Parts: sequence; C-alpha cells; structure tokens
Amino acid sequence: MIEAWSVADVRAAEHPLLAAGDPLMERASFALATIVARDVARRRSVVGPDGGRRDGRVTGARAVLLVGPGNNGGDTLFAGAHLVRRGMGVLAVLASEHVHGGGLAALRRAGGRVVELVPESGGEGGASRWGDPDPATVEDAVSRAVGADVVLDGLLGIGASGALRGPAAVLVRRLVEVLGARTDRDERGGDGSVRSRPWVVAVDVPSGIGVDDGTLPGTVLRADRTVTFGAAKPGLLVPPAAGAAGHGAVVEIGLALGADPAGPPGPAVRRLEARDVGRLWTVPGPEDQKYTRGVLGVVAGTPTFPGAAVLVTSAAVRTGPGMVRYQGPDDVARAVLAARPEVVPASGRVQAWALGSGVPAAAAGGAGHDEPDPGGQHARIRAALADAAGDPGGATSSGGPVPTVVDAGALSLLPDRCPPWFVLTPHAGELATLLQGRGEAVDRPGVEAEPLRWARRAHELTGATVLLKGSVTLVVGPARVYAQADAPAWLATAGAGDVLTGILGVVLAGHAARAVAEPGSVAELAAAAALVHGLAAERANPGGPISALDVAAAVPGVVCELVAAR
Ligand SMILES: NC(=O)C1=CN([C@@H]2O[C@H](COP(=O)(O)OP(=O)(O)OC[C@H]3O[C@@H](n4cnc5c(N)ncnc54)[C@H](O)[C@@H]3O)[C@@H](O)[C@H]2O)[C@@H](O)CC1
Ligand SMILES: Nc1ncnc2c1ncn2[C@@H]1O[C@H](COP(=O)(O)OP(=O)(O)O)[C@@H](O)[C@H]1O
Ligand SMILES: [K+]
Repeated sequence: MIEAWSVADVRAAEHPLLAAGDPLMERASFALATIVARDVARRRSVVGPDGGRRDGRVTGARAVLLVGPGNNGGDTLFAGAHLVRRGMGVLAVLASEHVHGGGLAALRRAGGRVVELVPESGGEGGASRWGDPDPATVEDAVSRAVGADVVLDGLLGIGASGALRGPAAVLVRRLVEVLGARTDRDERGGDGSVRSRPWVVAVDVPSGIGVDDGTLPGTVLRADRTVTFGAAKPGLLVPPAAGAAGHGAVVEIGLALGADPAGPPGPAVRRLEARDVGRLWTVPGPEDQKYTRGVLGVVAGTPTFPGAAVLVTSAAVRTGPGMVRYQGPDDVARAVLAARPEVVPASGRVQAWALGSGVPAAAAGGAGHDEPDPGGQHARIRAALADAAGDPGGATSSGGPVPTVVDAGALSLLPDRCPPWFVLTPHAGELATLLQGRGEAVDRPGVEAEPLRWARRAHELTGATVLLKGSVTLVVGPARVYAQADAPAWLATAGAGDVLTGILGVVLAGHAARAVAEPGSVAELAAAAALVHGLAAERANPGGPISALDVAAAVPGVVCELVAAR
C-alpha cells in the first residue's frame, strides 16, 4: 500500500529529527541525485553490440535546476552538486531573490553554473525585485531547460501556498508553453538514445500543486517522475494534481510516520497495490457452499437499457460469488439469462445488493419522465435500499442490513441519511447532481477541479461511503480515503461503470458481515474492487481499445493472479 501523509504530519515527523541535527537534506538530495542519474542513464541508453540496450553515460548530460526560495530549492541545489560530481553539466536557474545559501555554495563549489532570473540590481525606477523578471533571461533559461537532458523542478515543495507567484510563475508558464508546443513523443537518435524533450523530475512534489488536496491552483510543470521525501503526499495520489506527478519514487529519510500511538491516526490518503488486494480476497475452502460464499442481488437495467443488467451480472458472475440473483422486468431478465445462464432470476436472501445501473434517475418532483418508474425498477430499488439499511419494513428481506452498491439511477432514490455500508458510485456529473440535490452549488467541472473535497462532502452529507469514478477513482469512507489509479484511459467507455458495479457487489457480498460490523472496512473493499476493475481493463487489451464486456471477461484471470501472489 502507498500511504500519503499530510503536510502537517510530515512536518511534525521531521521536527524531532531536525532538532536532533539529523542531516535530512543531505539524505534527501543524495537520493534525489542518485535517482536522477539513473533516469538519465536509462534515457540515454544505447543499443549494445549484442543488440540489447544498455545504460548510457551520465557524464556529459545536461541538467537544469529550477530553484525556489525554500528548502525544496535547497534539496535541488545539493542534488545538483552531486550531479556535477558525476560529470553532468548543471545550470541552476534561481527564480527567487533568496535561495538556500548552503545549497547554492555547494553547487558553486562543485562547479555548477548559476543564472538569476531577476538580475541582482533589481528593476529600474523602483520596480520590485518580485516584479517581472528580465524577459531575455527567462527565454534563455527556458531554451536551456528545453535543450537539457533533465530538468529538476525545485521551485516549491510542501511549503507552497496557492498558485506559483512571481518569477517562478513566469518561468513555468513559459516553459509549459514551449514544451507543450513540442511533440509529446520521444524521438530516438541514431544510436537509439532518447532526444527531444527533457526528462522532468519534480523534487518532493510538482511545484505549486495543492499538496494536501490534490488541486491545481495554477500552471504546474508536469513531471515524468516525482522523487518525494519521507512519504508520499496526498497531492501525488489525488487528481487533478496526481496527473502532474508522473512516476513516483519515495525516498526514505528516517521519518517515523505512523509509529507514534499519540501521533496522527493514519495517512491522509492510501492507495492499494495488487498484493494488498490479494490478501483481502475471500478464497473458498472445502467447508464452503454457495450460500456461505455470498449471494449478490442485482436490480439493474430497464427495457430501454437492458445492456446494463447484462454487464452488471456478467461482471458479478465472473468475480466469484456464490450466486447472483437478478430482479427486473421479464424481457430484461431474459437478456441477462441469455448472456449468463448462471444468474437466478428470482428474489431471495442476499448478502449484498448492486442497484441502479442502467436505470434512469427519478426526476425531481416526479416530473419529466415518460415513465415515472421504468419497468418497475424504482420500486424494486427502493425496497432493496430499505432492506439493505436494515429497515424491518423492507419488502425483500435479506435478514438484516447488507452492504450495497448504489449506482446511476439508484443515486436519486437514496434516503437522506445512509449507512456507511452503502457505497455510492457516481462519476463527476452524477456526484454534482447528488450534491446539488443536497444544497451544494457545484457543477461537474467544479467536482473535477476538487474531487477529493466533493467526495468528502458527499460522504458527510449522506453518511455513505463514496466511490467517485474517474481516471483516478477516489473512495471516501469513515476515516479513510483511497485513490486508485489502476485503469488505462481506454476504460472510459460506456458500460465500464456497470462492470465495476458487478465486481464491487461481489466483493461486498463476500465480506458482508464485516462491512456492516466495521464500516471503516468498506472503503478498502471498494478500493479493492476499483483495483480489480482497472487491472482487468488493462488485461483485456493492453495498450488498446477495450469494451466493457471484455473487462468483465478479464476479471477471473486478474483475481487468479492476485490470490496466487498473496
Ligand atoms: N525540513 C527539512 O529539513 C527537510 C525538508 N525537505 C524539503 O523542504 C521542502 C519544504 O521546504 P520549505 O518549508 O522551505 O518550503 P518550500 O521549499 O516549499 O518553499 C516555501 C516558500 O516558498 C514561498 N512560497 C510559498 N508559496 C509560494 C507561491 N505560491 N509562489 C511563490 N512562492 C511561494 C514562501 O516564501 C515559502 O516560505 C520540502 O518540500 C522538501 O523538498 C527535505 O529536504 C527533507 C528535509
Ligand atoms: N480517463 C480514464 N482513465 C481510466 N479510467 C477511467 C477514465 N475515465 C473513466 N474511467 C473509468 O471508467 C468507468 C466509467 O464508468 P461510468 O462513467 O459509470 O460509465 P458507464 O455509466 O457508461 O458505465 C469508471 O470505472 C471510471 O473510473
Ligand atoms: K518541487
């Protein structure tokens, strides 16, 4: 599992070490330089005499450091000194009047070059040194950065507040503009080494992201790699900032995060990895029979949208339940059975529900739909929701409260307050609608700009666990947040969410008692389902287009690998 800690927690963990004189910056900058040199060697790899690739030379490669006012710039300058000693040509672009003195001296001693974005003399006629930097110097710095092998972004770290300001902002805006105008595709030279774009390494975090909330308050230089110190930070996992972080590398600098029982309760954001999911998967034993393994009840699809019912049940059957029961109009049930004869088209006891995929939302005030309750599905969903909440008056008694996936149209049928074992699975548009219905003034772009904030808000307002779908899937439940980024962008295709509903329903059915008894566990189960969904999408057709049903078909293989590796 990747654990991301808040800025406050990281600072609190650094404090005793710094007070004791621990050389944190030396450790951080040495590790940073090592990773940068390794990346550069790989980027400059060449074809050897045997036809295989071997690492290229670091000596002679060019690095440009973008240096800001704080310790982040200090890390970068010290790393630059190490890179000079490894034979690289290093140029530091100082984007601030004051930079880390020790780091600057170390770089100069090693033989690195330095250019100041704002000339020492400052502006003429009383213009502020924090006014516009000299345009010619900016252009020169940008063209050197663009022509370098590697750019280290050390403008701001965890001390950032808001969008980049001052000369750093001017520099980054121009650099992003120039890099954006160049092809995203790497070009290989005659010897096979990579040319064209510099490899961008963010020091600790891409400068100017919202480190704790994952927002992008202004222009940020997208990194190919982020080397982060002590622990990952939330903004490296949470969109949209996570999209600027590239590959990750966490450098151990001795922070004892999580070790102090009196300290913070846990990481701010978590990301499950395959081995975590393998460990929590329920694997049947000889004493099991179909009812002990978990039965999933599905209410999905309508005569107009029967496909969703087929997708949910197909994915569910392939995720390994004891049984899948389907409830819906006869012609939809026939389509389900034609695709998956394993499905039982009858009501009965279930350990979890999957509700609402392919069912239109109930119109506010009951108006606006040709058919107020399409195929009778709204009534079935309402009954199942009451049943799942543990309402004794529930029409389809499952014998107690059971965890439930609430998707698509079922989101419009929720009670005011939900138990945390309800997992709402909106995409950004559906989350905006749900929040508007509860008095929040937010639209889809608003959710996309601050998905963590709004997923949290939906959890607070409803009490349910909220799984917000997107390129990174966020899960917010009681006391826990997960950010899963396992899926290829090819998964953004109609029906893919219905497949997730089926997978998640079966995961919940397999852990039904625990989900209700320990609501804190529900977010982890939902994150696990998102991981399986994402890996299945990748496996369905690596690097190419995928259809939703193909994702479902890939689930058994993914589960097999996960449990084999645990
Ligand atoms: N404390 C330590 O010894 C360690 C710190 N580390 C490094 O130190 C960094 C944190 O250092 P700092 O606390 O100095 O913070 P930063 O290096 O992030 O710099 C913060 C300073 O930048 C300025 N600033 C803030 N927001 C700005 C904006 N939007 N536009 C322009 N200027 C802005 C402010 O003057 C602020 O004080 C970490 O990210 C990490 O790289 C690591 O070396 C590990 C150990
Ligand atoms: N850019 C993306 N990269 C990876 N996965 C994505 C991306 N966009 C969407 N997804 C995933 O695809 C699925 C789409 O679900 P949804 O929007 O509910 O579609 P539908 O209702 O058609 O099934 C979700 O699981 C979501 O997380
Ligand atoms: K940085």
